[in-house]
Amino acid sequence: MDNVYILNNLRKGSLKVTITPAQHKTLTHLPKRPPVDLAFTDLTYKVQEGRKSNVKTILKSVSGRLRSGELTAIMGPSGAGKSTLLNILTGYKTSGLEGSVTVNGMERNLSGFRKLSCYIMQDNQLHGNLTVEEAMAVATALKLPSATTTADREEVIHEILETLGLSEHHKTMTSNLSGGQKKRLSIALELVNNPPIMFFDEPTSGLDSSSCFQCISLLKTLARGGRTIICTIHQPSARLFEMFDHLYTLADGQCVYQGSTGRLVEWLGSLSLQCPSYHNPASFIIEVSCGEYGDNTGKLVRAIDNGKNDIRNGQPFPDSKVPDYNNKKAMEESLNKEWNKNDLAQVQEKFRDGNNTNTNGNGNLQNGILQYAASEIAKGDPLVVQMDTEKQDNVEVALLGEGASPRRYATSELTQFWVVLKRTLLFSRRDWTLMYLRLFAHILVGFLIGALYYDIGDDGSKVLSNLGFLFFNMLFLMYTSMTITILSFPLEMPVLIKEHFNRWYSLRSYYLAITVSDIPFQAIFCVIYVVIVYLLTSQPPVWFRFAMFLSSCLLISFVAQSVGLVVGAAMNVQNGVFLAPVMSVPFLLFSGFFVSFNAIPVYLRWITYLSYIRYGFEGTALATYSFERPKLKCHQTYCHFKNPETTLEELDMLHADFTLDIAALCLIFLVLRISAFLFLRWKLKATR
Ligand SMILES: Nc1ncnc2c1ncn2[C@@H]1O[C@H](COP(=O)(O)OP(=O)(O)OP(=O)(O)O)[C@@H](O)[C@H]1O
Repeated sequence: MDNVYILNNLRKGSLKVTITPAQHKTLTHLPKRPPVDLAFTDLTYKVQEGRKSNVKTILKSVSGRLRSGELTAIMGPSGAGKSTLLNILTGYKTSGLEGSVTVNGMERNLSGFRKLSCYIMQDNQLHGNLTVEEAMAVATALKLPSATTTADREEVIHEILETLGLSEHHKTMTSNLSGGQKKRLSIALELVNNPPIMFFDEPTSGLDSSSCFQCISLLKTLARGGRTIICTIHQPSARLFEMFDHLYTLADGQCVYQGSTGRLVEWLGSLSLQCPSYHNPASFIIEVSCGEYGDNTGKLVRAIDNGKNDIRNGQPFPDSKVPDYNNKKAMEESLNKEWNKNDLAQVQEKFRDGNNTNTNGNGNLQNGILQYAASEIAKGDPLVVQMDTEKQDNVEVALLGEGASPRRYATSELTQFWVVLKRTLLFSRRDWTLMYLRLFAHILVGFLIGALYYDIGDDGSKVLSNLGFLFFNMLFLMYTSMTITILSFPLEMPVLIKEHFNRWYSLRSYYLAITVSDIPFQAIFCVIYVVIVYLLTSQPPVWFRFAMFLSSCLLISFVAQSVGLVVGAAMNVQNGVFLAPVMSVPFLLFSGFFVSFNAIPVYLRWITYLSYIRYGFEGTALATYSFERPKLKCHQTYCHFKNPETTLEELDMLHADFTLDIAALCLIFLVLRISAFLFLRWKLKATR
């Protein structure tokens, strides 16, 4: 089929074809993307430290250019500003910035740019409770347009997993993958929509030397497919260093080298900085940047014009000036010059995907990748398909210009909601703590309370104990639903930050999905608990009273869960587990159980209106003693609370309105859910 297509187009003259080796595998099902060159000019980044007047300049007017089809390393001593530069280039950091960032010579439109790029952060940020295949299915469901057929999605998953050497592990839980496999899965997930620019923050951190080599080989292969691959890296070995096409080195927020990795030693030599024989050039440039050979930073920054010069293969040093990116004509001339003169193969590869692997017939795909990368690095061929220039331009305009699709995400918010909901339900089912421990706790505590307060509900002499039981219900339901959310939700944050930044879904659909996902489980646990305690403690066996009792308990657990969401969204686990219970104390004190409403000083009574525990407690008390309940049994000579009205009078609840309690709980629930969303939105912005 592909051959027919290629031959037809060859006859039409729009395609240029060469024969490709039969064993090469190509990611045929990925959407075609344009090549993207990224440039930045006079980039300065400042942060305010401590007092407002104390401004720290982290990047000092640096410039540079990162080309498609190249694997670029951003290197430099610790604290030089590598991560900061990467965060700016990805669009992760946007404030405190001066200078310009251009994409193919046009000022970067951040919204459009983020559709073309992905940022793979250092710590992988994967959900451990999914298999590789499931994680890929979620990525394709969210990142490919809804119109994509199931067969096409499966083909994309199959191709990517095979190319990245993960197909053998498709049923493995993500948490059980090795470090290198996790890294490859992170790449696989983002590769689904074939972004032409991929950023990696220290992709080799935590990997052994063999995995490092595999990882960089993979990045090299991705770059050979026409993508712009940019990664920060700490001092790579000489073997790894050679695999990078382009090096961008920072020292103290300034550029000390930009250009081909192969010409680094020669360039430093021309500046009287001789790299000792058998010395790793990557280590040497870091040592020079750190000042181990004297203070050369100023000299290097001037020589490279703080990133405006670019040391390219086959070009004399002084002529390798980077053009003015704000000048479109100069930019076009430069592109034509370089494309014609330098690396035609790279340009011709821009519109094909070159993720070819040699499967060796044994399915040894990792070796296939390595062999392919090695042969590609050595040969720089083969050419497969070259689109005509007019088409290239159209694609670029469509993707990068103002006329780009206004849709931020590949799928509708409803689809995002549905996919995230299904994923969260799957996690919940597999999470032992979240599910089984919680279920066990509700059943165990239910029976314990049932045994402790056994058969007291209809006993006029044990009304005070029964009120204690009602209050304990509130306490138990509040803490169980609140703490589980405080403990689990912040752990989701890093994945949320990554996936939301990489445009998998909107915060709104994510939030709605996680909000809805836990409600059924919480409801089931609450019902199980209430049924056990209600029956064992012999509360009135009347359906409407049970329904009122249950609805108060359900609402309390939903409200407490919302408190957990607010706390979980606003702070980390350590602060949350301390602060949430402490903050709940006033609500417990003003619940009406310890002090009746009339006994509370007037200036403190407003707290009772905020206390959701009070509404829940009042709801269960009314369900138990109100609505003309007949007198209780009395097995003693005198039972003060034999008449339920006396109990309500004692609690100042004689004129309380059950509907009002339910309405107040619903209102508090809504306010808390909205607040949690706002906190989450703020947190996502604040982390940048
Ligand atoms: N928000 C901030 N406030 C104050 N200083 C900051 C802030 N962000 C970064 N810095 C400082 O800017 C400098 C560069 O930080 P950056 O994380 O970019 O360095 P790096 O080169 O990635 O270092 P490493 O290799 O150790 O990760 C460091 O000195 C860091 O302390």
